[in-house]
Amino acid sequence: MSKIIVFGASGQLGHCLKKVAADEQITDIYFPVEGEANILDEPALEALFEKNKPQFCINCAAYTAVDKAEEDMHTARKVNADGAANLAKLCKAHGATLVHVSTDFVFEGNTPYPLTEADAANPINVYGLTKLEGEHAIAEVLPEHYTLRTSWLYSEFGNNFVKTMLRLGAERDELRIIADQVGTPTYAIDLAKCILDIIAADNKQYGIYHYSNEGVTSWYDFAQAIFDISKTQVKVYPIRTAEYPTPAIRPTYSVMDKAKVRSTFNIQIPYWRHSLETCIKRLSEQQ
Ligand SMILES: NC(=O)C1=CN([C@@H]2O[C@H](COP(=O)(O)OP(=O)(O)OC[C@H]3O[C@@H](n4cnc5c(N)ncnc54)[C@H](OP(=O)(O)O)[C@@H]3O)[C@@H](O)[C@H]2O)C=CC1
Ligand SMILES: Cc1cn([C@H]2C[C@H](O)[C@@H](COP(=O)(O)OP(=O)(O)O[C@H]3O[C@@H](C)C(=O)[C@@H](O)[C@H]3O)O2)c(=O)[nH]c1=O
Repeated sequence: MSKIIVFGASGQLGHCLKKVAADEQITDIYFPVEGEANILDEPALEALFEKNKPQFCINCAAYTAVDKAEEDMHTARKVNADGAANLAKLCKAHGATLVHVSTDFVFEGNTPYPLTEADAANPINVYGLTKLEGEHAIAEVLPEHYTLRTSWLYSEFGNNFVKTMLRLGAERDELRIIADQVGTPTYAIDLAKCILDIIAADNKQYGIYHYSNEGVTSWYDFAQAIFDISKTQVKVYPIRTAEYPTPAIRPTYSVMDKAKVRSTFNIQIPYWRHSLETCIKRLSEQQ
């Protein structure tokens, strides 16, 4: 038996949850291997629930390849919508609470102010659409869910923008980075802590919450900060979105308002650049 089961444990956020749980000496948490916890395999999920009788499930499993999703909507929808629905149904049947993770990409990205949970979603790419479908599928069957929308996740684990920049910065003399897409990076370790804090509080204030680090930046400024902190010598040119064509359109502005998560769970959110410094320090210690 385990109080908490983590789905998608082999991904970036899954690894961060493992690290934070170990650091905080949380032992009543189970990280099944993927074969045991395929969120599309309903009989296997049922067996896992029967065996572990979890009070909480954390869903980190997702199809996160934003550009690839444009030509593979079927698979993206299976994982992001049907998989989320499967977990919600099982949580309902077994009296468990679901902590689900969604994205800023559910928004169109055209507001002149930070987005609140009350703002209307209107995804502009397949990944965002399937993630929104996942949110809806959960809300339909399971009131007992905490859904955290986050943005621009990075960490020392898995693939992410910070690691890509550090690699490209070491390989190339110059880089061209989009400066007219604005949002907020999120250190996945901070998000993992927030998730475990919400579970510890379990104050039953269910629903959707926005969580990223504090502050606002563009991908260009984020890259500059990565090179500044890591002392990487590389010339970075700001470019417009049109100069870096990608299969998926991305929101122009996806800064989220975190007032609700801060006040409901009494959570302190670190400023994005401070967390970036921590992550880069940890990455350099690994070398
Ligand atoms: N990365 C980011 O920048 C952002 C992510 N998010 C959301 O945060 C969450 C965590 O993202 P992150 O950890 O970065 O993503 P990752 O892509 O690193 O991890 C996702 C994990 O889900 C697994 N997975 C895929 N399909 C299934 C399945 N059918 N059953 C079980 N596991 C499966 C993947 O396994 P495999 O690799 O073997 O397919 C992978 O380990 C996701 O919900 C994502 O949508 C939100 C905003 C930003
Ligand atoms: C590598 C590179 C990227 N870019 C731009 C493209 C894009 O607009 C931005 C980030 O690119 P990436 O492909 O790393 O990130 P992307 O996959 O768009 O990141 C998104 O992932 C999903 C899962 C989410 O939920 C979002 O919150 C967001 O984090 O940087 C450049 O301008 N120059 C470059 O050399």
